[in-house]
Amino acid sequence: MRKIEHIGIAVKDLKSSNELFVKLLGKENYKEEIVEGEGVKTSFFMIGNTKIELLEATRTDSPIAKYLDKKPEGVHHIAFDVEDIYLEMDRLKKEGFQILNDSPKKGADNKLVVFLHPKSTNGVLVEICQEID
Ligand SMILES: CC[C@H](C(=O)O)C(=O)SCCNC(=O)CCNC(=O)[C@H](O)C(C)(C)COP(=O)(O)OP(=O)(O)OC[C@H]1O[C@@H](n2cnc3c(N)ncnc32)[C@H](O)[C@@H]1OP(=O)(O)O
Ligand SMILES: [Co+2]
Repeated sequence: MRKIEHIGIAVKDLKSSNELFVKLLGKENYKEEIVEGEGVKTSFFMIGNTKIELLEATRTDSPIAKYLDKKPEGVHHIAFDVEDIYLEMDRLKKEGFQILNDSPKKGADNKLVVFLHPKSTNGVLVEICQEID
């Protein structure tokens, strides 16, 4: 793991949450991006060399929609940046972590991603990311 790539925050309304985080952080977001496969619309703020990722569900079957059906808005996951996601998947599997994806999938902001089940990570949904060159 090289660094925290982003902290994912589940929000009900991206527009109002964007306005709140602009005030909080004192800066504008640098991009918004829809990830069809996840049924999310994301908004990114750069803070030093890590990011805040705001996530709004675009579909009722989105993991974010399901999360917000049961839990309040707030920190949803922590994403770590790795050099080689395949090597990291092998290492994490050997360490006994439950990887939710058989292979990496396309994430937002030009990344390959996999997720670890929170049951195997002390209750924290963990995302592993590799920058796509
Ligand atoms: C990839 C695009 C973008 C990016 O960064 O590029 C994103 O980050 S997209 C983010 C949204 N996508 C995902 O979260 C994909 C991975 N998530 C999942 O596969 C599911 O959400 C899963 C498996 C974590 C939970 O789904 P499930 O249907 O099992 O929901 P349950 O409510 O039944 O939860 C089971 C169990 O897990 C606990 N849980 C659920 N979500 C979280 C969470 N975010 N953090 C911590 N714990 C979580 C939940 O409380 C249940 O525990 P229990 O003790 O049984 O109550
Ligand atoms: Co994320």
